[in-house]
Amino acid sequence: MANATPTPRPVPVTEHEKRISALLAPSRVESRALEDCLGLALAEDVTASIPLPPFDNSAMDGYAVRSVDLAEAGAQQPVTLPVTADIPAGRIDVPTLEPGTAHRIMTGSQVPPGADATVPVEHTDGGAERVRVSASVQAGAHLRRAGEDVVVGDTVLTAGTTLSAVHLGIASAVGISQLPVHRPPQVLVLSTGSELVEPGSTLRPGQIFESNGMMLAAAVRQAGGQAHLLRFVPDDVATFHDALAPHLASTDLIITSGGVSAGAYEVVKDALADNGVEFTKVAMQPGKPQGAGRYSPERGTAGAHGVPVVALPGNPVSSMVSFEVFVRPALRRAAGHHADRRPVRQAVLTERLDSPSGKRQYRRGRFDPAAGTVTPEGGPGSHLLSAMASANCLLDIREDTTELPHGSPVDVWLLD
Ligand SMILES: Nc1nc2c(c(=O)[nH]1)N[C@H]1C(S)=C(S)[C@@H](COP(=O)(O)OP(=O)(O)OC[C@H]3O[C@@H](n4cnc5c(N)ncnc54)[C@H](O)[C@@H]3O)O[C@H]1N2
Ligand code: MOO
Repeated sequence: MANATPTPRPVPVTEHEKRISALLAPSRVESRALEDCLGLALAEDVTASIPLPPFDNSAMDGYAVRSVDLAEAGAQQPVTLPVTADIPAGRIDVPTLEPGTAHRIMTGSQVPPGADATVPVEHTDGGAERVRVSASVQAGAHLRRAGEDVVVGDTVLTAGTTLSAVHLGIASAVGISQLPVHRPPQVLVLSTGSELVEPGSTLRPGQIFESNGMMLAAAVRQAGGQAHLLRFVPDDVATFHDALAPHLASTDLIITSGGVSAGAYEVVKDALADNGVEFTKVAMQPGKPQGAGRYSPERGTAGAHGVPVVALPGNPVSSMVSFEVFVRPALRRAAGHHADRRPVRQAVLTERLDSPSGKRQYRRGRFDPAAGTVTPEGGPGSHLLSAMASANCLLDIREDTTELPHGSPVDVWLLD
């Protein structure tokens, strides 16, 4: 027994996280039409080259006036003014408003030189040639001044922003039709396992429907990557390499699930261990067996130039939790998003929980934002996918915690 190889200590979550983060380089920046930018990360700050509003305009449909002309107006004492111009929105040749006159004006129309207020149509008789006004108006009333929202040179969007509908709105409003964005990383998602069959087909004894591939590919898309799914790669090393070959040149990251633990048929491990991918145990539950590295089709050519690989464990909850902990943040950063982490809240536990000593445990739970509480969904078992589907958060229980009494504070990660 003197020469028995010691079992390597499981690596801490934080160390494996760094390893995976280091695998992914920032993705390429390209210019895209706004309609193709939703959900992508902006690569550079956007500054306004025009003010918003671009010109003084009316906030109401009504009449542009000089407020002094209506100083005496009231319900009992209406004032009548000749209407000398009509200014629909978009009119560019707006004439000056002469004293003692009114221009009919629409919301968003340019305020004529000389006018200092709009009287809403509701305070008038709505006349087209002469208008009877039954209320006075303050100077500046119902006007929107140029530059009230944005002045020239303002930064309207910052690099790293995940572009939402309103971001595309403000970019359009300042006249931009294309934006510099990070190209979504191209991710190949692979599932292996002879027991896996296509959902929709008939299960035979010993078979299960493939679910990890579908789930991980969707999670990649939600995180801002572009996923390509290879769902039924046979449990055979040569076939596995052949399946990867046509995708290597166009892939920024390969994610596999299953085939990484200690069994006799661990095709992922068998195919990748000599080709640049290191398999380790991580001090976490679920998600103990993990692989990471750079794949190269030539055996023994581990190194800097292979395609990044993250090999996740096959149990569905282990796969998904490992994706959340290791892959999602790295993928978000590579795709240029400043928001790379799930929002974290502290919640009060509604029941008692145990946690294995020395392991970071991620239990699934339901966070109640109104009550500030969290209730575990299902037990710790990494096959309990339905419980995870009912959850809206992960409970993050530290390595040195072995017991959390009812009422304890616990960090929760809010999921989509
Ligand atoms: N002797 C040991 N056995 C196991 C250990 C260990 O340390 N020693 N670790 C356990 C832990 S923890 C995990 S997690 C799993 C990881 O196993 P693999 O990554 O090798 O995954 P498989 O054995 O291929 O599958 C595990 C489980 O997940 C199901 N699976 C796999 N792929 C899919 C898929 N695409 N869709 C749906 N379900 C999938 C598979 O049928 C198995 O039930 O190992 C433990 N064992
Ligand atoms: O550690 Mo495995 O990932 O739980 O079931």
